[in-house]
Amino acid sequence: MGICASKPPKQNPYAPESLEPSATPGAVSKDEAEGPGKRSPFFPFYSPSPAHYLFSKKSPAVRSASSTPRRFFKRPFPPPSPAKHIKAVLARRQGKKAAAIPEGEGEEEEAAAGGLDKSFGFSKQFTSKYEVGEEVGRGHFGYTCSARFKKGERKGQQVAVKVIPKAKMTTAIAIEDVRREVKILRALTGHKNLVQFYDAFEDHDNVYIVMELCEGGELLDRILSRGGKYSEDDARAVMVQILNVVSFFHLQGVVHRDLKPENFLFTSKDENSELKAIDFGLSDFVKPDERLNDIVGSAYYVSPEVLHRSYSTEADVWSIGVIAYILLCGSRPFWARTESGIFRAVLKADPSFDEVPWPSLSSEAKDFVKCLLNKDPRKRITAAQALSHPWIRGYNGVKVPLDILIFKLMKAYMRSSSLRKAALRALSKTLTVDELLYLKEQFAHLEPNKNGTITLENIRTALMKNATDAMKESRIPDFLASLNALQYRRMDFEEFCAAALSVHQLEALDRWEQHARCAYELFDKDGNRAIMIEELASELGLGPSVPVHAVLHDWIRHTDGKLSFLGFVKLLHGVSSRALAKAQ
Ligand SMILES: Nc1ncnc2c1ncn2[C@@H]1O[C@H](COP(=O)(O)OP(=O)(O)OP(=O)(O)O)[C@@H](O)[C@H]1O
Ligand SMILES: [Ca+2]
Ligand SMILES: [Ca+2]
Repeated sequence: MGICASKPPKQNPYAPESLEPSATPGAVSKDEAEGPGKRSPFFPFYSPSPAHYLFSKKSPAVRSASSTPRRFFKRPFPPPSPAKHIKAVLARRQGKKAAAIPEGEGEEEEAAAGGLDKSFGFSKQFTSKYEVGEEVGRGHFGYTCSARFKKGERKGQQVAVKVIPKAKMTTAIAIEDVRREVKILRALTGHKNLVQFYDAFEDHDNVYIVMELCEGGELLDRILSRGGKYSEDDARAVMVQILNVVSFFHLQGVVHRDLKPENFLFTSKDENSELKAIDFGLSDFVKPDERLNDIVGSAYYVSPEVLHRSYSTEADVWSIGVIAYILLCGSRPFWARTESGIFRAVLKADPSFDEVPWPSLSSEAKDFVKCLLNKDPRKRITAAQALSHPWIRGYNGVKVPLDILIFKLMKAYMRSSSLRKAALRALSKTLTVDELLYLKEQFAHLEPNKNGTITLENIRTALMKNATDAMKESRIPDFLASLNALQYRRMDFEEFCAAALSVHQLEALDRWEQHARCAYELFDKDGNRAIMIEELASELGLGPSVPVHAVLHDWIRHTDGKLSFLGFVKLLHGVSSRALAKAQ
């Protein structure tokens, strides 16, 4: 029996009666139904802290549980509180149709769980190596204790141990999730803003994940203890660390899927303590051109495309946007009393930037948050791009890391027709100095010799320099094969700009129309030419089933048979034949 397993269950911190929008009435999940017990002495939010008290008093949700959110139009969003996982996540883990079925109806799963293979191949020596201390935190799936090495070189050194009871793993998915949690943490460990992984163990009752002990508490606690919000400078310091580590995950082909202030810990109580990402319980590998479809995460932080069941790493950037919004104003951007209400807000509502303190914050800060919270994942900036956003750029020597996005865009570029390449080149000439900064930094990562050009080998080397085992799993090296066309030639910075610019992201800018018009004029001078509809169809790779004359009619300028402005903009997007067929 595991040492920690005998601890009495704590009162669940995720059911703060007044701050959380309760799930569907009567729907209490198993976690929430856990009995009362000892509260953690380390994490003030879980016991009534002054900040908690303050918010409870102010929270509109507290003043009248029966009021609709609409009544609080002036201040629609309550302050942050611990986030519950989406019910579907708990259901999938616990093998129930809904996470909130009444107690006693889970026996079937329990019985079935007997047939599940709960061996992980981890060492069984946990109790002989570590002496377990106090509980320091708790989530839905595990609880964390401090511990000390019993012997050896590190004797006495403190660590943290996340204990995941095997009894909670009632489905094959739950077991696989724990396997993956350890695999991903083991593969990624080493980044300075990621909790250091030491080892994993198991016994009959539990899995034990041994890692660095972070003594500074959760980011959520710190937000609350500061009265809800951060100054722009302090928020920036937090954001830089979050973006750094998340851009690293994304380059490795890992999507975290549960970014929230509870999953970032400070190493010490110090004001300037380093921040560390934790909890890969919902994380997954994602290939560069793959879309995931399972709905996972925590409701307040979930992105629209996760709800639409087609997403990739951009979903994490959305969650960072929610964290940034909370840091800067102390309220959640999307809020409702029920889970489905929150989802509706995420899909449809625009967060408010009109209320206090937004009018007094810098326009860069607002723009930064808006870029992260763009509902269209193709238009949303990446974590690496966010580090080159004017609100962050230049802060404390921030470096912009290599961005996986440029490889995806380069792949599309390499496969484009010569006409589209010419159009992209024209567009790249209209980029402003600000927009070019990011591309310059990306090019610099790929161009070690500073000779003005890059080769496929340079790209491979740059990627491998940052490679971890996770990259193999997410098949990023395989992805390089799609850039094979570069094998026999070099790419200069001008062409790189055309290849690595994102038309969708530029389209999100207010000045997009100007960009596009300007680019069309340039294209008209240099690249435009009389073109037959059939030729255009073949350039676009349209199949014989597409009625090209009907579809491409407007793409051609009738005065001289050259590409029209509309055709130019569509070409920039590299419209697929499916989209064209739909557009008829
Ligand atoms: N390395 C650590 N050092 C100190 N405390 C930690 C550490 N790792 C986890 N904790 C604490 O334990 C809590 C639970 O850990 P974790 O988030 O990994 O569990 P979980 O059950 O997967 O959570 P969730 O409900 O968010 O899925 C954390 O929120 C934190 O307070
Ligand atoms: Ca957690
Ligand atoms: Ca988790």
